[in-house]
Amino acid sequence: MDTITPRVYDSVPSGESLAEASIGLFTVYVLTHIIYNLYFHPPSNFPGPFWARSSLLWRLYRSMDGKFHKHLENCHNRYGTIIRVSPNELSFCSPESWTAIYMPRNKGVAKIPKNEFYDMFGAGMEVQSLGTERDPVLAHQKRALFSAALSAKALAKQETVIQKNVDLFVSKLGKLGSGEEGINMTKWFIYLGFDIIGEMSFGESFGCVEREASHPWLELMLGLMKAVTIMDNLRRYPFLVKAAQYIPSQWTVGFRDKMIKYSRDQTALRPQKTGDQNDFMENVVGKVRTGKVTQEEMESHAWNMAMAGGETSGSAMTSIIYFLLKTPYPHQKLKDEVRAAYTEYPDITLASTTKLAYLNAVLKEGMRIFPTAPQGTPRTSPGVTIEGRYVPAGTEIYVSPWAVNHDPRFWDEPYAFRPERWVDSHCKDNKAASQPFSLGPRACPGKLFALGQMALQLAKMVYLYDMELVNQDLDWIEESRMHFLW
Ligand code: HEM
Repeated sequence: MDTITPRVYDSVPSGESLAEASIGLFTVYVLTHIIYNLYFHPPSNFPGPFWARSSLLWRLYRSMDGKFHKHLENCHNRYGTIIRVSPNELSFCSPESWTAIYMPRNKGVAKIPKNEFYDMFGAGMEVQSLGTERDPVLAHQKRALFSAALSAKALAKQETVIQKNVDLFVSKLGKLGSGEEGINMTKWFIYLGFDIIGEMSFGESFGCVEREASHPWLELMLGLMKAVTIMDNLRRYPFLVKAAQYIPSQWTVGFRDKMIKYSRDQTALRPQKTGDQNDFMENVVGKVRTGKVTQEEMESHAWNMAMAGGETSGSAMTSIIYFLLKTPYPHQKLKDEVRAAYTEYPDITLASTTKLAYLNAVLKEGMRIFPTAPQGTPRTSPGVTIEGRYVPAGTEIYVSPWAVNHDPRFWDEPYAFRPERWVDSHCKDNKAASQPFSLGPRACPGKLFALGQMALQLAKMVYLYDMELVNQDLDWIEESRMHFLW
């Protein structure tokens, strides 16, 4: 009978060989991944830098220094209208792509939906707000809740709130800004933007202009934008999402959760306020009282409105004032227009500013040269043809506003601040390239409100004051940093 001799291995794998095997396996994984991304990934036939086409490295590296918009512009200049920013992500740069990505709709409902990016904002809420709702049908219904509050008719009623806040702001500027050292307009426009939006969304101003000081909510909001840039990178790889759990929460969702708590506390009291509030929430509050909309949904909308409308209006005005003060001819021309139009400061109303052609051209040019929302707002391709190229289903797509607003194919001297472009009928610029409020069913519903208050601020400041830049050497474009917003 044969005997079975057990085979005993005289050695187990050493730590060294295990490490070698792991490195080998990892190398094979990385190489396979790179080859897949370069040659087999659905959007692999679009151009871009090698590390953008092959991995997430280009995106991770380029999005963190606050100059992502410039890096994308450089890439578009080099590779053309469509570039691959990461394996599954395409940036577009043309007026046609604005229409192709953001306009398609069926009975008012968007055909190309928002992508997972918006979940980062909406994750702290049980019901999604108008801005974070990705389901196109639900988003359409949620927009309807605000159509009356954000209409031209409502704006006329909201004028009292805007005028009161702008007047206080303008008088503070006169008091605090007349010295040699001037006044920090970035800070003050943000104060004003948030005071107005706070009153319209939470039923109560943040009181920053009055107190001449910031409010914790503003600081949280500004901090959140940096966290968004980090999360926007991490969400693209499941293992990085796992790793994100180890990032201290105060850098990521901590900001958001504190903001949400404040919003909940503020909004909780809103249904008890009766009488004509004339704010954005009037209709929604009525529906909460009758049980048609939940308290949670109302809080979600109020938070979203405040976030979407405060920083944007403030930062738009800061850059507009900078370019105006940096460029003497448009500044003088604007002064002439405004001072000729009014005999007294109280004559300056929302309705009258809409007739100031040059002033409105200044606003448009300011938002072209320095788009308030400089980073592309992402959508998921359902499988569509854009710019004559088929974009496979599942690909992340967007227009890069900075790149398209500075593309010499569409603008003569794109880096020149020239409001004349918008009033000169002979100007050959392709103005459809600049869409500061986006387009289509998910375009900014606060556009009228934003433009109205900005026109009023600008007219009142220019009417009353002769302004100048304290630091003439300030290079706004060079020194600004962008993390989703500025
Ligand atoms: C200069 C000021 C503003 C600019 C440049 C601006 C720009 C934009 C842009 C580009 C979008 C589209 C975002 C996307 O597709 O993800 C947007 C959406 C939105 N904006 Fe504004 N905005 C401004 C002011 C306001 C104001 C004052 C409000 C509030 C009244 C507001 C409320 C919203 C909301 C709720 C959305 C989401 C709409 C949706 O998803 O259907 N915005 N805004």
